[in-house]
Amino acid sequence: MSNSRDVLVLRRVRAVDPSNSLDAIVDVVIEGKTITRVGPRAAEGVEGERVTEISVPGAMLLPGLIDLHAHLREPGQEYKEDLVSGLAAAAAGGFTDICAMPNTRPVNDTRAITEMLVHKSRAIGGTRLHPIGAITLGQKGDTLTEMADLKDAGAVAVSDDGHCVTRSDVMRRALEYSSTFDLPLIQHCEDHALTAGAQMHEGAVSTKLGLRGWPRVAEDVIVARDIILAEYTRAKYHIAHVSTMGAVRILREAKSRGINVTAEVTPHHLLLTDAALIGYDTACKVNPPLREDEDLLALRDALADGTIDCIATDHAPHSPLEKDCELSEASPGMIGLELCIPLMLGLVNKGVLPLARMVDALTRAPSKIAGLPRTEIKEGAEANLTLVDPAASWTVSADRLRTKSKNTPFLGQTVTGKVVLTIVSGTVVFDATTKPA
Ligand SMILES: NC(=O)N[C@@H](CC(=O)O)C(=O)O
Ligand SMILES: [Zn+2]
Ligand SMILES: [Zn+2]
Repeated sequence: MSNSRDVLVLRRVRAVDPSNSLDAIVDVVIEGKTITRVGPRAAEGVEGERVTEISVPGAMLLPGLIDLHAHLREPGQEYKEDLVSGLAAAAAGGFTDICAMPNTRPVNDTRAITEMLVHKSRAIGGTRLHPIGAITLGQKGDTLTEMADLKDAGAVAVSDDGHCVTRSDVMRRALEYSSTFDLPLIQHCEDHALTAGAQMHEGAVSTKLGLRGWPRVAEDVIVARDIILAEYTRAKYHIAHVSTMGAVRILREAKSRGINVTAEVTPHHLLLTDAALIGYDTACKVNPPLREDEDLLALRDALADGTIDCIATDHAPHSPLEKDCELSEASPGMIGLELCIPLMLGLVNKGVLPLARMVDALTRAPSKIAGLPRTEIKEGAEANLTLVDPAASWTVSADRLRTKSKNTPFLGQTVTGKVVLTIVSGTVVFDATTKPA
């Protein structure tokens, strides 16, 4: 850990910050909490006892990553994850800021829980946690929470994630109420009446496996209705984990008409399809479900052209209790914080996703949606940075992950791209530069 008077020098890194039109090999000097110099020879002449120099050949420096959508399970399900392990996983994944969904036990629907999360996470330090409060009490979908209190206590958005606000009257009032406090409303788009008993995406694979399906239209009808309500109420509406080509089409049309709607996509929906369920692997059970090739391609196009604003992990840790069982008994969700960068760099390397879009979708775009301070690479900015070794290959294994849970289908796979350093407000909160890859 560096102390606030220390000087940290990152020598000859490829700094990529599209929000500042930056993609160049530079030195970056950090003094205390602040980036003081950025330039080709910025480190020249910087020496002294308190100077720490970091040089990782070929390293790429990004603005600190921001995740709009993570489940840290505290309070109530600490056997899956807690603030300490979740924030450690976030730091190891290169995230300087993460937003925590409120579907905890109890649900974060009050000032007291939001305050607890803020105070406890600050005491832990490292990656900063930004709580998301519930839209409705107990996420039951009926009675709105006291959003003024939630915001005052530190909530950056409201969501009933895990559940959809299905009642149109409640949704209308929720949009009106949240906009009064300038809180974005994040919807988990699922018409539950259409997904009862569903185990996976409804399609040829679900028919073959004899499993009940979650049709695309269960997402699309909510997205369409909500966009109509968002236009009417002029609220800030954000779609969580968009997964279907239909939702993408509706979103694109809404944006072209200037409606205030944004969306996120997860790495797993960009990489996997329902074919992954053929072995009944519970690690691949996730909400919304893994879809088909045409959805995956529509999601990739929409992310690349900016229709989908950001990448969010939907890090959803579960223990063997919820995953070492029949598919029908398994809880949906997969971990994501520590795999996001390698998986997304995989898409960049394949030419699917422009690097500048990947960076924007993990930094500026989510900060704008949640109203968080920007993370950026420029002189005078607070030093919130992520250093990545884009060439380092490693094999995903449970013992290399900081999260308490292991529920990911990527275990055993070799990926390329590794976070080597995460810096929050000038302090190194994750450091793999000295350890073997
Ligand atoms: N994504 C999931 O499959 N599960 C999430 C809930 C959610 O994001 O809807 C969870 O909390 O486990
Ligand atoms: Zn959800
Ligand atoms: Zn979620």
